[in-house]
Amino acid sequence: MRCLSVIGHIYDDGLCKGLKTHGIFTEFHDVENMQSFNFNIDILLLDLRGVDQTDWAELILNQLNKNTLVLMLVENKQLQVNSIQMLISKYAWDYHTAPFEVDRLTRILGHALGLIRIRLRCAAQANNSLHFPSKTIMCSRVMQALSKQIYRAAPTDIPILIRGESGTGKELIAREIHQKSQRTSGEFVAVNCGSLISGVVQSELFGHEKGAFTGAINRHKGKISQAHGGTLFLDEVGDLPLDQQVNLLRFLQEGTFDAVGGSQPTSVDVRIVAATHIDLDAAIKRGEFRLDLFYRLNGLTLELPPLRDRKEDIISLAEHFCQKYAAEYAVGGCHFSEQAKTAMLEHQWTGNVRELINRIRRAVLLCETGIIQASDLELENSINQSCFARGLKKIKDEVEKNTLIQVMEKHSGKMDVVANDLQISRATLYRLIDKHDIYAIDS
Ligand SMILES: Nc1ncnc2c1ncn2[C@@H]1O[C@H](COP(=O)(O)OP(=O)(O)OP(=O)(O)O)[C@@H](O)[C@H]1O
Repeated sequence: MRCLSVIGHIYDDGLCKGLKTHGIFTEFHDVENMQSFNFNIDILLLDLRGVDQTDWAELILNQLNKNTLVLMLVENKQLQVNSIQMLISKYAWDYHTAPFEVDRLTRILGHALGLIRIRLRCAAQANNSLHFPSKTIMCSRVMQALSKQIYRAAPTDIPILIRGESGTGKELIAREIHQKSQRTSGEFVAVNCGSLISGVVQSELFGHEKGAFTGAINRHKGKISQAHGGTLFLDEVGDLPLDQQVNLLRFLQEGTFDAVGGSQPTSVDVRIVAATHIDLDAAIKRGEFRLDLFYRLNGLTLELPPLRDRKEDIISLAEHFCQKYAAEYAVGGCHFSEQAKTAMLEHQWTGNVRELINRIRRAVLLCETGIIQASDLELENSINQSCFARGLKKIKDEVEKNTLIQVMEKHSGKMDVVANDLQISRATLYRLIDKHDIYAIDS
């Protein structure tokens, strides 16, 4: 810990030496000589023993940072003095009565220090999560091509249908389209057509007039009106009930709609982006989705491939989210072992990017060493299953390299200790370092 500031009238050698035996170094400041004192401190030990007048103490306390934890040292009899009581109640985080016991005092200071650490960590988390830039990762060739399509189509008003499995980033892409369009002064309004309750779909989308039905005590602006001048994102459009599809189609054809209970058609200017994870062609064949609506929505189709089919994105996404959560949880540097990377590349990612985010967030939080292993991601099985496909020599090499890196990190690069731990000679160790192209400094 840094130096603990002690303010008092008389330097107490016993107090300072006693705390030093517990690893707490003190810096004494005489109340008569406070000109150079830095009031921006975390913890202050204010020694009030033998004091009657408290004006000076209040002056000092008022200049402290409002987060400083103040611990007051008083004598038992001072607890009966009004001005001391007032100081304690107004400014103290805790107090300690003389005769001072170093163990007890150290415990109180330990709690104060713990509290400061928690505060700092929470402040860092809030700060980091606010400032960590969100990014759309599109490294793979297929996503690069998609990015070009978005770039071209976004500034137009062409309706876009985004298809892809759940968690592939359909909503993220819809937001990108809105951001790159001419409509950013309007709102991006997302409607999940799959979660609309059947009785209120029409009122949710088109709004209703006051008194239109029992319970309609106020006029309600529907999602379509909210998106006026902006983008309406119809998520899971394939789940829209068939009877509502016709109302949506009418709006797309005519650009006007009737609010529930309304007498005048309303016209709005919205750009439509829709998304679906179901196979719309099959739904059309089954008679569950209207072909004419499909044509209206499908000015351009963007196909988002599942993550397992664009492996080049996996490590970039993983590293991005690893940094994001390491910053958010203030856990310091974090990276993946080679084995974890292999496991991620082999995994099937049925939940796509959303699954990847969940695994990484949990691993960053729970990993104690700063190196995320396949087991931290709960992906050991992916490694085992991929073994058959990779061949014994490659697996042996990977294990050898990962073990070397881990043991070298464990012993901070002290080669004698590393060789000893691995039960190999120093010469063999250097040969393996060379073979696996590991960057090493002998310390
Ligand atoms: N390429 C990407 N770069 C960065 N983050 C991504 C990317 N793709 C998806 N994500 C993130 O993955 C999560 C899931 O994405 P999103 O909600 O857009 O998927 P979805 O396909 O709309 O899912 P669902 O069909 O279940 O609604 C979000 O947190 C999103 O920000």
